[in-house]
Amino acid sequence: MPRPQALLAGRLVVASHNSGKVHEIGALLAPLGVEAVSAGALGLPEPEETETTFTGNAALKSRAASAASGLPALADDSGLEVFALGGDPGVYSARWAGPSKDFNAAMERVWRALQEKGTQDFSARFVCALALSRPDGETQVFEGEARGVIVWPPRGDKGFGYDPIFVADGQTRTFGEMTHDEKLPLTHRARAFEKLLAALR
Ligand SMILES: O=P(O)(O)OP(=O)(O)OP(=O)(O)OC[C@H]1O[C@@H](n2cnc3c(O)ncnc32)[C@H](O)[C@@H]1O
Ligand SMILES: [Mg+2]
Repeated sequence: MPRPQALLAGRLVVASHNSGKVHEIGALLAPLGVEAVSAGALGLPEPEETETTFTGNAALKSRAASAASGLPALADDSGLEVFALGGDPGVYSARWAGPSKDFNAAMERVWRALQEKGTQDFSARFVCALALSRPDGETQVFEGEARGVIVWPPRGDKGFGYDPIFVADGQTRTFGEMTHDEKLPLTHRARAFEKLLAALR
């Protein structure tokens, strides 16, 4: 059996169709000398996310991409959990934006739901599950989180998704106001990636 770190030595599929994620994962992989190619660039289909957990959906996406390409694949399933909303939108974070991927509407829906609760608890976290699969289906999954609060109105036009309404603990600016280099080390994604690297070492 090849040693696990061999999976990160050559060509690797980044099994995501979200350009914001592909950019961030590409930056995490760059220092390793990995040749990362996105699922979109390979023309791979976007599998239906039928699981109810981040880890389940990440594994489903990495397995599908690895099987279809014959290459190791790294998938990311992530989302925003708002505590006062019982963890919503959670694994449905992408679906709250609808087929047109309207994140202004999704952010408004989060804020409206908080107003309807009448709560002052704006605590939230981003969660990221990273799954690494080999073409034979063997898969490892690692999870990271970034804790913070929801703010309104949205601020900043950088990043993607829910970034303009999320301020990470210890920060004053939203992820949407930060550059890629400022945001990345604070993310759920970078923390999941640290665990993956530690496990492969
Ligand atoms: O499944 P893939 O193809 O990777 O792309 P996706 O956008 O559908 O990704 P998910 O199914 O994992 O849905 C996660 C959603 O959560 C949001 N999200 C995840 N990480 C985020 C981050 O770092 N900043 C802002 N929003 C984020 C973002 O809007 C995503 O669309
Ligand atoms: Mg998705």
